[in-house]
Amino acid sequence: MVSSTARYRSAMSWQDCFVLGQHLYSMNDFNNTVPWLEQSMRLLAQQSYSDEPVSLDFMEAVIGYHESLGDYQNALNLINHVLDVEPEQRLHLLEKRAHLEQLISDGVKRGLMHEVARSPEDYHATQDYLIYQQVCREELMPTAAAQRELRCRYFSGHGRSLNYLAYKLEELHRDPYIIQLHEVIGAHESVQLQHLARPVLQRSEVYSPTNGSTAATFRTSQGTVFEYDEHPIIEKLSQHMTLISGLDMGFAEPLQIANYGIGGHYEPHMDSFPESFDYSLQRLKTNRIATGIFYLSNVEAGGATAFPFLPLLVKPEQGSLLFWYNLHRSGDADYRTKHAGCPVLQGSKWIANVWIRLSHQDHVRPCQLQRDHEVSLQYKD
Ligand SMILES: O=C(O)CCC(=O)C(=O)O
Ligand SMILES: [Fe+2]
Repeated sequence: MVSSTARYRSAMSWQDCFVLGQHLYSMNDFNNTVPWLEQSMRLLAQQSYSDEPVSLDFMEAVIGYHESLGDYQNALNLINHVLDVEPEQRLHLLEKRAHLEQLISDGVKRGLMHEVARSPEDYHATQDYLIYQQVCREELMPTAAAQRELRCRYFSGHGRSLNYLAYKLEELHRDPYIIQLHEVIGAHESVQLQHLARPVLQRSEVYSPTNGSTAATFRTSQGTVFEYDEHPIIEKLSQHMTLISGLDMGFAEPLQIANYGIGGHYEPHMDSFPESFDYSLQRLKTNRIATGIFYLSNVEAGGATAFPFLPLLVKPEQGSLLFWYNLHRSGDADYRTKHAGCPVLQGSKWIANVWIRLSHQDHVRPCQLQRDHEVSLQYKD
């Protein structure tokens, strides 16, 4: 039951990889565009180049992307192929071919975007990023010994509700403690939440020490926020969180609903704020003790939540809730809980994020007098 290791059923075609790259390009996520276009070209080179007119049209469309990312050689290869097959019909490509040949012979082979993607201080070249990718691809996973101690059980919640509500609780990790509760909300409610959010979605932003909130290429999704009393279904999410975590939802941020399209992702990050964080402009003045993610959709391929250091991968399962603590009992950040939303490869991903702050939560998680954060310090950036 724990993290099924089923692989994606069919391999991606060169066109699939291209469309993914194209989508990332349209979101200005050039660092991630480049590898997908490169993979697209590798796959294309492995099969015999097609001579069907629709494929040639597609290749023509692809040429512009390689050119704008500075990959003139691949753009030229494609032009040459298209011209070989249909020299008469594609005369308009001759001028572009001459231009590309000129650029290449001038030695301008690497465009700005390639330089950016390969620069040594780039996060994408780090070991951290490599591990994240390996976890997303299921090349790295928890050991059998770590999985053996995990349990599934029914859990009646922290409340004293008269209705006996048994949650299906699955432990995904012991320390830090990460659990997934299955079938918390129904498919109908999940879809209703998507409908509530869809008309008001905006490009998601991230916290930046210099600019406050800002759009970033490492978070390509759309989102919106709701107060918990705005709608009965949203209120219900809050009640589930209370029962499951025992935490006081009076100290939760508004619910955030997010949608990731093809290629959408959120690179590894901590949900807790850094020690230097300035709370003065915030309504809630303490750190994020816990995170809950309600999965509002399944995802056909990709889009899992990855914890690179654990190394755990949680597949979106509509109606389930993923829950973990971001802080040690001392209130210090638990750096082992760094996590990410892997790229969506097929389908669309919907989640609702719950972030609960540390204030007034001692009844559930009494703080420790001794600091207990040493275990996670080695994972700090
Ligand atoms: O998309 C995911 O699976 C993770 C989202 C996340 O970590 C966040 O929004 O903070
Ligand atoms: Fe997060």
